[in-house]
Amino acid sequence: MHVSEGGVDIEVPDARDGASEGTGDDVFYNPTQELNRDVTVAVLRAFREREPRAESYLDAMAASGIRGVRAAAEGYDVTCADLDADAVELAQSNLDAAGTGGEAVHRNANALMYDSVFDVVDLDPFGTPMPFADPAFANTRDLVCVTATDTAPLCGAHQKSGIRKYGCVPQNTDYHPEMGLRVLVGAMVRTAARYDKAAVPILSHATRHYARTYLELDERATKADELLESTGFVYHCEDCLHREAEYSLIAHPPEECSNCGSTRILEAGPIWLGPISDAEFVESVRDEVTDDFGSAKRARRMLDTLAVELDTPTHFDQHRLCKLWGRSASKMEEFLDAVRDAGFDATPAHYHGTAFKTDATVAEIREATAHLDPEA
Ligand SMILES: C[S@@+](CC[C@H](N)C(=O)[O-])C[C@H]1O[C@@H](n2cnc3c(N)ncnc32)[C@H](O)[C@@H]1O
Repeated sequence: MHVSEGGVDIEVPDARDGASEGTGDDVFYNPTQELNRDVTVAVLRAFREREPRAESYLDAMAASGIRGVRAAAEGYDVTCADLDADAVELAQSNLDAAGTGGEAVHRNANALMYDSVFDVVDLDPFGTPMPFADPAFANTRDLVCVTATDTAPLCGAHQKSGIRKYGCVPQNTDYHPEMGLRVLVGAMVRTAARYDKAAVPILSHATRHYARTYLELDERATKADELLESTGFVYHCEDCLHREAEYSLIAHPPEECSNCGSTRILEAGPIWLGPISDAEFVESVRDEVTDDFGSAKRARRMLDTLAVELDTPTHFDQHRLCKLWGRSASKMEEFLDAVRDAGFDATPAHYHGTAFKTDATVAEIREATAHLDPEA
């Protein structure tokens, strides 16, 4: 079947609508990841402005080669790798048909990444990227792009699996997309630090199906030390949804919630507590989204939100709060204006329409918005 994405034409076996995991024998192609790939192309365009020496791009888990072909169309010197011989054949024929240059190789991505140095490496596996993280950070020069589709382990819904994969304790909270991203980024930062490198997240986003982060590499060990200072713990009250962050590699959980006195405190960490994106870079990526992207409208909306999203390590969900307080929900802008009018910062969060970030505590949000439903 023929697919056209971002002005690039490729052949794929069939489009399995809604597929998010590899099932069956066909070479994998997931149409629902188009936004992920569109943003990747915009990142590759913006990144070259930031780091002009970036030329080589490894599509480490290529499948049909759609990412590699799209990167090659942007002028990158592309290698597509896959363990599956049928995928390699298809990726090579897609590269050839596009006339962009580029080579598909039948290699285990881990062996290839240890053998060769690439400027940009893109990890897009089934499930967790952790089995590929070490060679990616050991050898890549400039940028590592990472998708994780194992959202249940990442956000703590499958906690034991999350602990095994990511070497930290994730917790299932009302801010699970944020938890997932911060578990993922934390694990990437720690992996890079093993090689005395700093992996700085310059753009990260999450949806129901996956988390995606772009990490710029800095070879200074002192910078890696600095980044580790932005990892730590979140303490979450299961009763009133109050949360606190502690920047430390050693946890000192409170015995009780400082807001409601409950002892039902969840402890998550060590996770990434610093910024998940660089606002200036996000804006430059947004400017690189072009109308030929199938997801142009959604990508621009998401990047606009991300560019101004606060750096707080957790987000709130207005509906969850209002349900807890026995109130009816308000329009999002009205709700956020009330929080701002009380002197706090508040921005929508890109995860979904009722998610927001603020520097106000749960008690301060409650007080600031009480007048919106005086009956409650
Ligand atoms: C989710 S698919 C990649 C999708 C593709 N990047 C896209 O955007 O459509 C994962 C691919 O990784 C390949 N794979 C799994 N383990 C691998 C390994 N160790 N080295 C290289 N490829 C691998 C699988 O054969 C599969 O084609």
